[in-house]
Amino acid sequence: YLLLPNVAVRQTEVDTDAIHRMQSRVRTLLPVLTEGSDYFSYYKLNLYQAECPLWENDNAMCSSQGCAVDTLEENEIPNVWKSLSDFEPSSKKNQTRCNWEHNSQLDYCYVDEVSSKQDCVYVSLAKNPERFTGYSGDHTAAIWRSIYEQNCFVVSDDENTEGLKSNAFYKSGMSPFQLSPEEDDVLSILPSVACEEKRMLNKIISGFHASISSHICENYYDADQNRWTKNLEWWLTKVGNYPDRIENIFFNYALLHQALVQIADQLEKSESNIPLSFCPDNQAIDERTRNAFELLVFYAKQDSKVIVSSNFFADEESQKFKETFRKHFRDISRIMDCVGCDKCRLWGKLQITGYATALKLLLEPNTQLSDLRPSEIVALINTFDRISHSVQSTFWFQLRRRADLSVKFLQFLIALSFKAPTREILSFFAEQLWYIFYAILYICNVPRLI
Ligand SMILES: Cc1cc2nc3c(=O)[nH]c(=O)nc-3n(C[C@H](O)[C@H](O)[C@H](O)COP(=O)(O)OP(=O)(O)OC[C@H]3O[C@@H](n4cnc5c(N)ncnc54)[C@H](O)[C@@H]3O)c2cc1C
Repeated sequence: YLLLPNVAVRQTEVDTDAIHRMQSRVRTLLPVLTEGSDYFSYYKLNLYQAECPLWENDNAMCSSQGCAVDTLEENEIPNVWKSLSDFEPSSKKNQTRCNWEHNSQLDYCYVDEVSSKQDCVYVSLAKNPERFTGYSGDHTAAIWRSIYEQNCFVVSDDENTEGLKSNAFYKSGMSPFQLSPEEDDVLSILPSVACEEKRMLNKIISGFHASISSHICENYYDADQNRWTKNLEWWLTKVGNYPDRIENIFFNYALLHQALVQIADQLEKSESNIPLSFCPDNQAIDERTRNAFELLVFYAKQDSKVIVSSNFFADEESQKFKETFRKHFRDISRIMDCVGCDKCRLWGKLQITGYATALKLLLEPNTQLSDLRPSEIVALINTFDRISHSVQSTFWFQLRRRADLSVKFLQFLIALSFKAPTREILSFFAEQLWYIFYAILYICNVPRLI
């Protein structure tokens, strides 16, 4: 499957051609925003003080150098971020703490208030890139497990199956995120409705996980060689050998792309075209950033239907389930505070906020661009940049794998032509059997026929 010539992923739900087109348009544009503009290349968040809802007194902090985050000193904070509080909705002004706050019933995550004065730190995203940090082991396993087991859904095709509640934690009362009796009812009454929506949540989380894994493998620190490199073997074990994980990366790309289309629609409709201000103090910078931002959403608009079936929460039954869906996503956003590696926590929080912002735009039809907090917009664009990198690395790793296979096959042919002793040829053949099998399939173009 991974060797499909010219076909990178099997997709049914998203328009992969549209994604390829979008990729070719935006690969050079995205860095203009995420690296070249102060608005999009910095972030303010509660990185160190937020409480983890999963366990108390957790001191399992990653001590690896790679986990450290360089935060900004007061004099390093870009002007635009100093004045960002001006854009906060007026009800949010005078807020002093930087807690995860559930500001609106429509939010799909808890958002750190950028207008707050305490607890939050400023970071340069460009100077703290997401990459391999060495954070792993029981702690990461427990976090991923709690995300999947407590917050993803078991979706069954069997309509009679009971108990589509997400997992045993809820049932046993062990979850820190208890469902209210009403939500409990919704899940018991509606075991077989909103399956598409439940699948969507699972896909987003799996795609988010696969995307993080891709970045780790693309920027992997090889301690033996003392250099940063790409790690194909690791990518295969974490992502490449699982077609569904690759699909989910593409699904997330499509979801974020669709949110950009939504923004493009709103910009088109808005008379002044300026619900956003990217640098009020400096007109030139403001204009440059806005041009790049508008070009990005304009490109997205050129392929405006990337998710083939995007009619989520359309019927009345599934509408009832929406609040539960939103709650699950919010709970996942809180789990990000349990991540024991500062840099991983930074990017985990940012990307979950990015997906939550996309969901708010797509699933809450009344959400206006002007309703979004700056941190949500910044998170959305940076998350899109991250997933764009993941798509890019999927192709790179797949190509690399094909090239490796070709080299192995060539080695085999050379061994044959040099008439190596029969025993050696046979043992070589046995070792490489798997690769040779794929090479033959490839030559015969069998995967395409399948
Ligand atoms: C929010 C967060 C952010 C992180 N950021 C970083 C980072 O920036 N840099 C860094 O080096 N490490 C980061 N980590 C750690 C990293 O994700 C891995 O946990 C770590 O590399 C150990 O990997 P692993 O191979 O043991 O499996 P893990 O990636 O920890 O996966 C655990 C299990 O989940 C399942 N699984 C894996 N991928 C998927 C998927 N896509 N869909 C469904 N199931 C899946 C598998 O059964 C797997 O065994 C982060 C962890 C978290 C929780």
